[in-house]
Amino acid sequence: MRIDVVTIFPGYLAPLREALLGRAIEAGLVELGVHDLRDWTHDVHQAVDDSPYGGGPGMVMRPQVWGEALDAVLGEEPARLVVPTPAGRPFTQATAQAWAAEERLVFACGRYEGIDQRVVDAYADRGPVDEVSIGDYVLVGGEVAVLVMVEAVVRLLPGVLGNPVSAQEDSFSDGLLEGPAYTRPVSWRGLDVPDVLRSGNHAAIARWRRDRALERTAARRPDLLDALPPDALDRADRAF
Ligand SMILES: N#Cc1c(N)n[nH]c1-c1ccc2c(Cl)cn(Cc3cccnc3)c2c1
Repeated sequence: MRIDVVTIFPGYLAPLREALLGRAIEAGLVELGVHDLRDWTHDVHQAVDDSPYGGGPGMVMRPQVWGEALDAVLGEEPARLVVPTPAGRPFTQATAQAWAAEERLVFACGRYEGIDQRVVDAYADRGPVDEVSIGDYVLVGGEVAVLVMVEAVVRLLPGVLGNPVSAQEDSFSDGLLEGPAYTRPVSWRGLDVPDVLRSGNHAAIARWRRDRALERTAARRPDLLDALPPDALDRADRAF
């Protein structure tokens, strides 16, 4: 997979070259290009924003600069263009799994009050464009959202995670939150590891973990339970 990111703060994306993602890049599992939007300005001030038509607070990012940058970065190769925005569709684990199958992702990281809408509209004729949000809170720009989305996608690529089973057993991958996890010591500050996890009874352990996941999901994210397909819960689950 090739990932390109266009931003006025390239340094914000430096964490993508650290740790697991950095190793994936070094291993050739992912190619990453980070591009400074201001490289496509032509004025001495390298202006990327202007006042909003219709008035209102803040500034809007100019379409011309974005058009030149995305034309250059996208080139003729097909790619999914991703535009983070507070007004976007929710980015979920399902989105990450779908995007993990893409050959190329190009992220347009905006700032200010956003990017002129005509940029999204103009590129919609050239390929898939997704306006997405990582959650119901407001950030200052798209860069942090891109860090989140790139990590969620790249960790799903074959060869990136040391233990591929992990990705299958994530929270959300089966529609439920993960239950609690424990490691040594058996007793810590008077708190003990649940006996079943040390029993060696794999069926009992699996049942206990499923029950804890159902319990946690019901308590913290009942919406996920409501969204499960009818056949997702078996008789033992329903008994829980
Ligand atoms: N993804 C996501 C996401 C999220 N979950 N919160 N905030 C954002 C996000 C993404 C992109 C931009 C761009 Cl471009 C500018 N801003 C600042 C802003 C703030 C308030 C209203 N309009 C724009 C962005 C915020």
